[in-house]
Amino acid sequence: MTKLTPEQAAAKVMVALDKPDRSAALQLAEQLQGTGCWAKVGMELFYAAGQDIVRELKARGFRVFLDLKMHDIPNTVRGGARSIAKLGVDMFNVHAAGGAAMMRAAVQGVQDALDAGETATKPLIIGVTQLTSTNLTTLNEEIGIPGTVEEAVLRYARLTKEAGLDGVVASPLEVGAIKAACGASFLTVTPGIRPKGADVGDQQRITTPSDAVKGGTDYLVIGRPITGAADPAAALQTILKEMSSSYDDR
Ligand SMILES: O=c1ccn([C@@H]2O[C@H](COP(=O)(O)O)[C@@H](O)[C@H]2O)c(=O)[nH]1
Repeated sequence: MTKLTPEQAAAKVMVALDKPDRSAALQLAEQLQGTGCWAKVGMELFYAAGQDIVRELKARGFRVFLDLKMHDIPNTVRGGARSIAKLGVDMFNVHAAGGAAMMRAAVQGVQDALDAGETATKPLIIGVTQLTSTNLTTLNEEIGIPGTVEEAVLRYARLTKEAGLDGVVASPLEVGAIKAACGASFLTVTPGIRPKGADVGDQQRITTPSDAVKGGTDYLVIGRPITGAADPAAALQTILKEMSSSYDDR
């Protein structure tokens, strides 16, 4: 059982900069700068602002998780991973549903960039299991995958590990089962974080920041509870305080 210092808590938080353009994202980043949290760049911001936003966030001292969730044939993912690696991000992801060959291709793409001297940074590569916006009905009746959500998540997590990736995106509710199946050092990156009383929005499999810490997650991905607050910096500090007063119960 360990208790987090505020610095350790901040290093576990990835703020989702889901903003429509560079200036809105940098305005938000300015309020978070120096806290030690990560910046997560997803589709909305990357498609609007391009590669430069990653460079600008890196220049401001943020570790960057590029959350583009690649899902394509292995050859395309290999090339995509090489391009992402050149950017110098700290973490990126692919959909585990793309299969083991596709995930291995992502690993190879990073290796291509390293071998060619295009980057000195080896990013962590993470497999997305089952989106936190989905529930049992989506899984069974829409996507057509039988069994429980946890079973599906664990199948994806094991496959991700076998393919040589560093960890998975999953709900904080599934962290204990993932660690038991894949080992303590296999990383868990968990969206679906909602402080008590916060608007749940489109998320389905959620916990509070303190329950996520208690469950042993490595990284808490948090968007709207911070970015939608009147004072995002204060919202982050409240979450960090909650995290550092909780114990990791593993
Ligand atoms: O399963 C997943 C995978 C990624 N996300 C991303 O995390 C953030 C969550 O934002 P909130 O505003 O806190 O809901 C967002 O950028 C998603 O694209 C996820 O939610 N679930």
